[in-house]
Order: sequence, then C-alpha cells, then structure tokens
Amino acid sequence: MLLVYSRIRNNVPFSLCRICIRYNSNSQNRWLNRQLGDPYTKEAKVQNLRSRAAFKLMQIDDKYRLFNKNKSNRRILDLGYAPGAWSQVAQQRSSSNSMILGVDILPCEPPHGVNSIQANILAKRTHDLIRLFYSKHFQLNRRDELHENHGYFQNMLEEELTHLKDTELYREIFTSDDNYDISNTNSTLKEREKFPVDVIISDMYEPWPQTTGFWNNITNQAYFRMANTSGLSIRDHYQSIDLCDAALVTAIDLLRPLGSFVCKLYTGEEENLFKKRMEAVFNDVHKFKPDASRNESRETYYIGLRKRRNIDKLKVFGN
Ligand SMILES: C[S@@+](CC[C@H](N)C(=O)[O-])C[C@H]1O[C@@H](n2cnc3c(N)ncnc32)[C@H](O)[C@@H]1O
Repeated sequence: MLLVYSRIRNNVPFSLCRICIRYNSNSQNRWLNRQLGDPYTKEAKVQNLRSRAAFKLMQIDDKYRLFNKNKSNRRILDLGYAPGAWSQVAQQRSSSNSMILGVDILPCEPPHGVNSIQANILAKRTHDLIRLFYSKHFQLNRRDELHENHGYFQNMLEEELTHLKDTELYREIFTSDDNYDISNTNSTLKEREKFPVDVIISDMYEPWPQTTGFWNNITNQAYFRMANTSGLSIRDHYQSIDLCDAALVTAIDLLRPLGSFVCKLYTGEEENLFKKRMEAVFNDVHKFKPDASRNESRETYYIGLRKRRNIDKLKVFGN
C-alpha cells in the first residue's frame, strides 16, 4: 500500500495525494481505534444490533416519534437498509403485525421480521416492486430452488409482471388492497391504495464493496451513481443530495398523506435547496443531528412530518 501511495505521490498533484491518505495503514488504525473505543459500537454488540447506526435512529425516534407500538399494520420502508440496524429499530419499535420492507442495492440477509428487495431506488421499477409488495403481501426471501437461482422476486416477477403489459390488469394488481385497517389513519381507502407506506426512513450511503450477487436484473447498473463517501466533502455532498432527492421522490410517490420521513444528508451548499423541497412536501420539517452521529461527520438528518396532500412533483423540483 505504501508503495502504491508513494508512486501516486510522485505522479499526481499533491491535492490528489491527499485522497490516498485515507487508505494508508495509519488511517486504518485510526479508524479501528475509534471503532474499538466507541461506546455506541460496543453497545450495538451488546444489544445484538447490526451497527451503531441503530442509535441514531433511536435518538431521532425518541424526539420525533416516527414509530408507534400501539398502531397496528404499519408499513415502513427502509431505503438503503443494509446491514439492517435501522430495520431492527423499526421492527422493535412498531407493532408486531407491521410490514417492514428494506431496499438496498447490495445483497443482504434482512433481520428477523423484515422483508427485503435488492434493488436500486433510482429505478422506477423499484417503486413498482415496493407497491406490489405492500398491495399483495408477496412472500419474500423464500428458501427454495427458484429463489436461490433467481433471487427474491423472480417468481413473483414471472407470475405478475408478465401481465403488466395489459393496462387493466396492471391497475387491478396495484389497486387490490387487503385487510388494512383504515381506522388507524385519516387516509381514505383510495388514498391508501395510491400511497401504501406510513413511514420512510433513508440512510442511503457508504455501501461496502459488493463481490457477488450481480445476477439480479432488478439491480440495474449496480455501482452506477451509488454513493461511496470519498473524503472529498463536495463530492460526498452532491452524491448525498442525489440520494436524498431519490428518497424524497419515493416519499412523494408512495408515502401516505400525513406520513413521516427521515433522510440522511451530508451537508453542503445545496442543503437549503433540499430543505425547501422538503418544505414543499411536508408540513413540518426539522434538521437534527443525534448524539450518536460523530461530531466530525458532516452527516445530518432531515425529518419530514405530516406529508402534504396533492403534491406537484415538478413544482417541488422545479426551483
Ligand atoms: C450507511 S448504509 C445504511 C445503514 C443502515 N441504515 C443500517 O442501519 O444498517 C447505506 C446503504 O445505502 C445503500 N445504497 C446506496 N445507494 C443506493 C441506491 N441507489 N439504492 C438502494 N440502496 C442504496 C448502500 O448499499 C448501503 O448499504
């Protein structure tokens, strides 16, 4: 590594060399020491949580009450859910009959009580799959030969999506809802069909490198536009804005009126623009940095409460 580093240093301007410093052994040691000394990392292990990120969501929920154990049949969508700590928190803090769906571009075994799709949220088709999941209660993550060969959704896709050419059938699939108890919310049944999700949480960023699992044709161009933090704050910020916008579009399309939303943002010059977009979609918008988020990190969280009705997507993104 040191050799690579000194070669790069001899051939490129010093400003670029600084990017490489992230990968030398000193910085790895610093990262390791920080992890080992971190109380949230230790506590995550004790509580069998998949990462320290769980505490960030707990602290957000303590303040803004996204989840509610007393409300049944809640539908929670976790964007960028892998390795699954936020989904664990959502599952623990919601009623046992809630439906939690994690979406991640990388393959990951979801935590107990959580379903998942490996898919890119930037693809429109992923929105269709989320809608299908909530309207038809598809059995995900099945352990059978078909699933092992073709992935979670393949048999459902074969059975259902081949019919989607027929518009009438398409409409029928997407509007068939079952035993959802609408007395839980102020939504009408029609609204419920159109906007099937109660809470969207998005922590999209920093994936670990994928080495297998590229078979999935739902995951189109797996690494295209996927955001790895680079250590360059401007780049990180713009990629983060890209993913926050994608989460917000998902909220406009799938979140029910009065529903709640959280997303992680790496701060930077477009933050105010994103805040304005949030305000066009939600009645209450808050910015919050939980204690569990490290001071030196530029990450912050935007919370949108009480989604507005009749949102014009073009107006939201038009300014
Ligand atoms: C910081 S991790 C999420 C951690 C998770 N909230 C937890 O508590 O375990 C960010 C995740 O976002 C995912 N991601 C990034 N871009 C994505 C995209 N376009 N579609 C779906 N997932 C994406 C990454 O693969 C990564 O797993």
